[in-house]
Amino acid sequence: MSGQSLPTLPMWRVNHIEPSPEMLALRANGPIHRVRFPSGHEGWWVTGYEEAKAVLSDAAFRPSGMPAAAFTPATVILGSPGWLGSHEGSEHARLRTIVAPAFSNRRVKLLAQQIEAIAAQLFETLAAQPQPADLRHYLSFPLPAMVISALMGVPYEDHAFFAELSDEVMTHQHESGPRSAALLAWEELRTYIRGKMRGKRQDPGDNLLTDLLAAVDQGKATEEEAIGLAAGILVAGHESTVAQIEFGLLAMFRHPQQRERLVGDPSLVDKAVEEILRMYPPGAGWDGIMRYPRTDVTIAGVHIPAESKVLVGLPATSFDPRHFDDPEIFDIGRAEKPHLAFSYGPHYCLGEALARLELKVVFGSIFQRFPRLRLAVAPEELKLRKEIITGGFEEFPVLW
Ligand code: HEM
Repeated sequence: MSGQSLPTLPMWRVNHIEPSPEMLALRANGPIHRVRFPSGHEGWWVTGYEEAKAVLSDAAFRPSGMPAAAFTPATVILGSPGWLGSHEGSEHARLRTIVAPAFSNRRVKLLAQQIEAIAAQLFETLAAQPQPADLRHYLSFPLPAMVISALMGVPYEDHAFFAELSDEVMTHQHESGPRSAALLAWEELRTYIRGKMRGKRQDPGDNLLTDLLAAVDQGKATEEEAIGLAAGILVAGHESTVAQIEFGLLAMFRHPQQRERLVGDPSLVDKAVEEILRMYPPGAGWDGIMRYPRTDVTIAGVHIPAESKVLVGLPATSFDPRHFDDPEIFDIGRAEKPHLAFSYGPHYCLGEALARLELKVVFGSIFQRFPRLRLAVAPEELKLRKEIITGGFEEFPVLW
């Protein structure tokens, strides 16, 4: 196959957030498409909601962190012990069970008050700045990092240090770009976690690092796996949430009536967060998560040979009219139907309850604290971070 005329990713969103017209046109043609990836490889892009769920729950597919050797250049975190995306089956279940208590309802409720306090503190710091100020610097970047400090049980003051490392690790994790800096950052992050985890022997608490140390002591995980689990949670939980706060704010700026509706009826915040996640999830145009079939499979009548690249287009599935009514309308009162922003199947997002809580705190209070909050530049002037899979912006200058 020449492949020259294949649809090619990335398909950039319009003004950084609106769905790509090419993606919408392609999606209308069917649920699974042959495409060319940025790496140059050919493969499939799954844009149908049910078809995506079918792939994500089918044990014939290896997870994102287990690509065939032909698809992986030098890797940074893939294959690192404890990285959940590189484990499957009972090994994956064993590792997830070790960290599940940190994301239980009880722990997440314990974190709720801290998240509110963190947000309130960051709002006041932002308010004290001369205008315009960079909301990324004062809110969207530090907030998820401070929440992860609380989750892990390390001092808030460490957040800037490890969030910068996490950022470095996640940069260039997709299909192109230099990786040596990311590798160094990953090692530094692991060294930091090793030290903090060992410190929990003298200073235990209701937190992730204490749980992980106990799991090592009880022989449920090796120390390397425990460190990898914590580092993985840190990098998976940081960038995605940073980007979601920024994309969510852009969505609200772009839809002032929906914003007014939320301000007028704060009880809509849960639904508003779901609608932001459905329609404006994090993403820089690569849009989706990879899966690799170990055998030939047929999904929706499409034959996919073993060891192909299959990108499950999570954001594209949000525009499947077989699942969502009027999917292209942003409606914060929409009757709730599950979306796939947090994926599905054994690898669904471990931190979804925590992420929802963070977003609820931000979107439930930011327009009360800053009623006139707005971008200080035109949306198209924002610089998308194209080198990082979750997107987000170089800067997010605002006025209030
Ligand atoms: C709005 C914010 C977030 C979004 C949109 C998001 C989305 C996702 C997605 C799409 C996956 C991929 C699953 C797959 O390969 O099928 C994932 C995995 C994961 N997420 Fe999140 N996430 C968010 C926040 C968080 C937070 C706050 C944490 C933890 C503090 C977290 C921890 C993880 C972990 C550990 C995995 C790997 C799960 C596994 O492979 O078993 N995420 N997330």
